[in-house]
Amino acid sequence: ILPEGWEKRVSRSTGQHYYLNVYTKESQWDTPTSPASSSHGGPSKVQCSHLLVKHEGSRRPASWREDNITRTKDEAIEILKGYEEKIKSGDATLADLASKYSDCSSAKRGGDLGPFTRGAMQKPFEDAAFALKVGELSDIVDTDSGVHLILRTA
Ligand SMILES: N=C(N)NCCC[C@H](NC(=O)[C@@H]1CCC/C1=C\[C@H](COP(=O)(O)O)NC(=O)[C@@H](N)Cc1ccccc1)C(N)=O
Repeated sequence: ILPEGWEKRVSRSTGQHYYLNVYTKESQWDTPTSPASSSHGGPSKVQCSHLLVKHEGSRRPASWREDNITRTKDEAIEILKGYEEKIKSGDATLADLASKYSDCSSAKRGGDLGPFTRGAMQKPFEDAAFALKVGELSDIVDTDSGVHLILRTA
């Protein structure tokens, strides 16, 4: 039997079976293995800026700012919390802080990563980015690169 929220249909053009999400009316060829989500699948592409603070456990503990990054992960989180406060209080923008302090080469572009689809970024980054509304700032996101603040811009 099918998980909750799916209906089996037959394609008039090909005679093939497909599955219809009864909530969103989205259809798929693959047999669903989990209940249909009632919210639309979200955007297929987002544009984000981010501020990355690397630490000694980062997969590449170096950046344009520092040849050898030795701060601990806890220190990196504290630093990022400080930036988060400044952004939330309106004292600074993510772009300002990213251009000065981000350990990612996107610092040169105010942290802008350009538009991207799922599959481009590390999973924790992707999941956080695709859950944001346009204009929304993420919580602190942890990836193999370090710790990030993400702002969805489009
Ligand atoms: N637009 C893309 N598809 N570019 C490839 C992204 C690869 C992807 N990167 C990440 O997931 C993290 C989150 C965002 C940045 C990032 C990591 C690193 C910094 O960390 P490190 O790799 O030293 O550990 N910065 C980058 O990759 C930069 N080229 C991102 C960028 C910079 C300028 C313009 C566009 C994109 C991954 N799958 O590893």
